[in-house]
Amino acid sequence: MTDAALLEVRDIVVRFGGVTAVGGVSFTVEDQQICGLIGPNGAGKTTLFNCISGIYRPNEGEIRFAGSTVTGQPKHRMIGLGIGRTFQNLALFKTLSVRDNVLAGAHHLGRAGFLACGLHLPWVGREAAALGAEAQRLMAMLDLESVAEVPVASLPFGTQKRVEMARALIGQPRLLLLDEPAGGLNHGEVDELAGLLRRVREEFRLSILLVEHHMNLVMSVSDKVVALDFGKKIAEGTPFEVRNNDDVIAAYLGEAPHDRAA
Ligand SMILES: Nc1ncnc2c1ncn2[C@@H]1O[C@H](COP(=O)(O)OP(=O)(O)OP(=O)(O)O)[C@@H](O)[C@H]1O
Repeated sequence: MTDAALLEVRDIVVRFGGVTAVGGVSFTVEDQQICGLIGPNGAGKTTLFNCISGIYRPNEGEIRFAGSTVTGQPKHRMIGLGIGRTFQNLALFKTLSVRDNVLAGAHHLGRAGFLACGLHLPWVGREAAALGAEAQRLMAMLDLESVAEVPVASLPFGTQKRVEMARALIGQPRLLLLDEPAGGLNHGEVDELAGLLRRVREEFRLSILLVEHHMNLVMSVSDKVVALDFGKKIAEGTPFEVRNNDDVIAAYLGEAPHDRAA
């Protein structure tokens, strides 16, 4: 193990035609750290997230994960390397049950291909049993056991978000990217989410990079916060430092982000 951070984002630039969505951003996420990524609408958070999860290839810069360059790798490779994510607007199989959605997150872990399954080889059954047990453990942890066999489409939004998190976790990520996990949740659910994120970090010994507008949540769970505005990093530090940074305050003055003052 070297001293290098788990995730290193170096001088990333992303342009869409004439728009520079991300204009040379660098930061790191350490092993088992929770890092919040904040900024007003259009600051470049989602674009940066999409580069780290392999959806976009940056025009310039480098992304290093666990000591290796992963810039521009497709998203299935990123998942295989240990970068899991959830989406702002959910990306679940709506007609499938909670259990099947969670298991779908493990497809890259199994060794069993079509032939091995067809031949009913013994290790195929052992592998399926182990994944089934892990899905059960995750559903228990995320309070999903009572809806395990229910199609996700019929569940409340907050519950579907927990299904997405379980699906990401079964893939055994070392870094979990969460895109606005508090979006659409009520106050009670946001409080529970804060506790859940800490438990997930402890239990799975992973790092979390969190894009979030809900300032109370970001400031209460993050070890470190990175603030963007107009595609540039304007602050990086502890939640206290970033919350009191003049550039961050100025960037937010034009907006009214929820609960900022709290
Ligand atoms: N596919 C795209 N094509 C053209 N411009 C884009 C595209 N995606 C993002 N942009 C632009 O890039 C800039 C950064 O957008 P981005 O969605 O990354 O910001 P954000 O911080 O995630 O905003 P929000 O908080 O509203 O989700 C914005 O000016 C946006 O209009």
